Amino acid sequence: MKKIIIATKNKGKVKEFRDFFAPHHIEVVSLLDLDEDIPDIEETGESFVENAAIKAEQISNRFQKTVLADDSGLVIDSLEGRPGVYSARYAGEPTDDQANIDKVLEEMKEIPEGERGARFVCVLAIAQPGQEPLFVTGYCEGHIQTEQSGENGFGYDPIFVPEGYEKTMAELDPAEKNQISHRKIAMNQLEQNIHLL
Ligand SMILES: O=c1[nH]c(=O)c2ncn([C@@H]3O[C@H](COP(=O)(O)OP(=O)(O)OP(=O)(O)O)[C@@H](O)[C@H]3O)c2[nH]1
Ligand SMILES: [Mg+2]
Repeated sequence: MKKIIIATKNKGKVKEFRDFFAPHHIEVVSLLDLDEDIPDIEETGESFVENAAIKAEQISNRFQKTVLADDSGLVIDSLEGRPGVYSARYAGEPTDDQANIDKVLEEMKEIPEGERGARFVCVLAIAQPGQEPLFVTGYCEGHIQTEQSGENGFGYDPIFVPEGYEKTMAELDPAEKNQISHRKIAMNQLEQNIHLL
């Protein structure tokens, strides 16, 4: 079976990419699946695009193979776009999804219903040896609930209610999340370039 390296150590992303690539008969190999231990990549960029490029190019250079990377996060209007590119490490390092959720809920405790708009953003970068990287972006609009609920997904899913729904991303069935998520919307645009992988 054809294989694609995805430059991520996030198990939640890996699971979603496995579901996306399965119908194309492409096997997903993440940085957690390699025999050698890959040091954490420093995400020094100021945008999702910059960080996706850093991750994809570093791993592509190292293995001289085509590599896909995902840089994603939650952008909250009333927090002037935070946590944004700092989504994974919003409450500090080592990263802790529950601490990140607690921090967002605390910062938003005075924000009334109707002003709690937010979106998930996902930038995918494909890096190929000796070529400029290619980017696609996906968005998922919604709002931040005042309390967390649901066990599925990862990250901020327990507090994010997608537009048109009355439950959080973490209360949706994984297959349902994978039809509407920022990552799926980005993947849809990648499909035209799937032959590159
Ligand atoms: O509720 C969520 N549902 C999602 O679908 C989702 N996608 C991203 N995020 C958040 O944004 C960070 C990404 O940061 P990020 O792109 O740097 O990834 P990461 O550091 O977790 O792994 P890696 O891919 O860099 O190895 C993640 O950790 C999460 O907090 C999500 N939260
Ligand atoms: Mg990261």
